[in-house]
Amino acid sequence: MDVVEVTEGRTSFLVPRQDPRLQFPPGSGPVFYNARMEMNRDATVLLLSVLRPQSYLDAMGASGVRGLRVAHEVGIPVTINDWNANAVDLARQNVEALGLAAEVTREDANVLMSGRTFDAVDLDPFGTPAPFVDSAARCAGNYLFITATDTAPLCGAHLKAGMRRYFSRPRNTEYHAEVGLRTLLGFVVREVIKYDRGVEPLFCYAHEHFHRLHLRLRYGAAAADRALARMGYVMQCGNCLYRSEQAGMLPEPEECPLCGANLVPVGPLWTGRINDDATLAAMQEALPSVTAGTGARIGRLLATCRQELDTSSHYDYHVIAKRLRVSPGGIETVIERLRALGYRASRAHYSGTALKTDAPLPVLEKVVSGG
Ligand SMILES: C[S@@+](CC[C@H](N)C(=O)[O-])C[C@H]1O[C@@H](n2cnc3c(N)ncnc32)[C@H](O)[C@@H]1O
Repeated sequence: MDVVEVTEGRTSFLVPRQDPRLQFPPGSGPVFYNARMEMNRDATVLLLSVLRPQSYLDAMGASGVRGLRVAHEVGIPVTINDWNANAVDLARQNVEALGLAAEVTREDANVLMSGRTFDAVDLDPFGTPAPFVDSAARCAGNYLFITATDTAPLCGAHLKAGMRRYFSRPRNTEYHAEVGLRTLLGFVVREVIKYDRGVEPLFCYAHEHFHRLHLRLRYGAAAADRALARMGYVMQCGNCLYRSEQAGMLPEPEECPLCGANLVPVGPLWTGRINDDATLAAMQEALPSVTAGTGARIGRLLATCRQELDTSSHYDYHVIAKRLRVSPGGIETVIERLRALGYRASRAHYSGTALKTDAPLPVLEKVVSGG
C-alpha cells in the first residue's frame, strides 16, 4: 500500500495516498480516509477530553484515525475495529508508530458489539448507521456517538430509503437538515429505549454532508420513558410554511389554522433538545487547550448551538422573503425585531439563513417584510 503521513490535532498517522484526479477520493484507496471529516473528529476529541469515559470503541476504524487520536490526545483506553484486513494492518502500524497501547481488532462490528461492552461506542460507517444501532445500544455503557452520511434518505430527498432505514416519514422541507438530524435521533432513541435505557443528547449537529450525534445513555425504564415522551411529529402544512409540533406515538389529523390545508405528519422524530448546555460550555472552555485544526469552526458551531432555541423546526427566512416577494434584510435585524416584540428568536446552526422563533408565522412574515 502506498501510504502518506497526515497530521490531525496532535496525532500523525499513515493513510493510503489518494488519487487527486478522482472526484471523491476517500473511498478510492484500499483503506478509507476522508480529510474533510477532520472537524467531525476534532469535535469528538474535544468532547471526549471533557467526558473522559473509561473506554472507547472506534467500531469502524479504517486507518484508525479516530481511535488513534482519542488514545493519543485524550489518553483513555481505546479499541479500534474494522472488518477490512488492509484497514486493520494499517491501524496496527499506526498504533505501533505512535507507541500507543490501543487494541486493534478485526471483526464484524455487530459481532464485536454483541459480545463486549465499552463505556463509549462510536459508529462511523459508510452512509447509514441503521444496521449497527441495535448492537451499539447493547454495547455502550454511558455514551453513544454516531455519524450518518446518508443525508438524502434522512432529509426526505430519497423518501423510500429513509422510510426503510429509519421507519419514519421524513419530508423534504426548507428545514430538511433538521428533519434529518431529528429523524436519526428519533430512530436511535427507539432502538435504545426498548432496552429500558434513556437517551440524553449532549452535542448533536448537522454539517455539510453528515449528521453527528453524541448521546449520553441512562439505565432504567423511567429514563427511557423520559426519552419516549420527547418523541413526536412536526406537523407541516402542505400548502404554506405553517408547522406545529405534536407529541406521541400516532399523529392526530389537523388542519392548518392559517390556510385550512391538511397538516402532513413528519416523523416520528425527536422533538426534544439536541444539546446539553453545560456540556457545550465545558467544550468551549476546553477548546483553547486542545489542538484542533478546525478549532475556529468548532468554536463558532458551539456558540451558535448554545444560543439556538430548542424548537423542533426552524425557518429559512430567505424562503419566507421569497414567498412574500420582498428582499430579505439581515438575519440579526429580523431576530432583534422579533425580540423587541416579546418573542424568543435565535439563529440555528443548520445554515446562515436558519432562524428559530416562537413567534406565530404571520408575525414572522410581517417582520421579514419590514413591518
Ligand atoms: C467511513 S469508514 C470509517 C472512517 C473512519 N472512522 C475515519 O474517521 O476515517 C467505514 C469503515 O467501516 C468499515 N466497516 C463497514 N462495515 C463494517 C462492519 N460490519 N464491521 C466492521 N467494519 C465495517 C469499512 O471497512 C470502513 O473501513
